[in-house]
Amino acid sequence: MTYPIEVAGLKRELPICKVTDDLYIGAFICFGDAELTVACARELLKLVPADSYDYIFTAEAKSIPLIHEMARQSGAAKYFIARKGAKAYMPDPIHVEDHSITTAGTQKLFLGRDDADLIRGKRILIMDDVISTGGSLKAMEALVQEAGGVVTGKVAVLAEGDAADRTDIKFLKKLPLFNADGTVKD
Ligand SMILES: O=P(O)(O)OC[C@H]1O[C@H](OP(=O)(O)OP(=O)(O)O)[C@H](O)[C@@H]1O
Ligand SMILES: Nc1ncnc2[nH]cnc12
Repeated sequence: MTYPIEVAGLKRELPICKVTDDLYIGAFICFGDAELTVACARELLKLVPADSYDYIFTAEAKSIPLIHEMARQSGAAKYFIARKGAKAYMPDPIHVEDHSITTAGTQKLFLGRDDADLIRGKRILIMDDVISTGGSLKAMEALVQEAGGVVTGKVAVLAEGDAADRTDIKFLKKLPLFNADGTVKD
């Protein structure tokens, strides 16, 4: 089963994947799709004025090519990626807890102290490929706040389910949630 969408001028068929017995998602995977990544980055950059933020920020993994392409197109030399595990090369990392529709249990988001120091006092645009429960977004906001940055915008390619009703985010397209038989959830 797939669900057709058109986003950033491109058509894709999203595979409908099980999350729980009665909750399915249309999996939007920009990762590995160069054409879609370039087009979505271009349209995401149009959602907020370039002078409203100093840096773009996201969490690994699927949004990494997207943030890189946004930086490349906008001429930004630096961007930030929160990691889902601490690495030996991350000095004195700060972390927050993260709950996402796609992952059972709790994840953590980490940021090295070196990145946190650069974020302090800066205006941050948070970007994600999909916002669904908002758990990942909330964790990213908490991490930026902990680093001393100020979130001045939140953008996503897709707002899934109830996220489409949020007024604090900007996005390119709504995406429904699905029942087990592939029909759209009310
Ligand atoms: O609003 P939420 O319910 O938090 O869902 C949205 C998050 O879920 C996906 O990430 P995923 O957990 O699949 O991680 P990945 O990018 O590392 O694959 C997506 O990229 C968002 O970050
Ligand atoms: N539909 C979706 N596709 C990919 N990642 C997601 N994270 C939350 N919803 C998602």
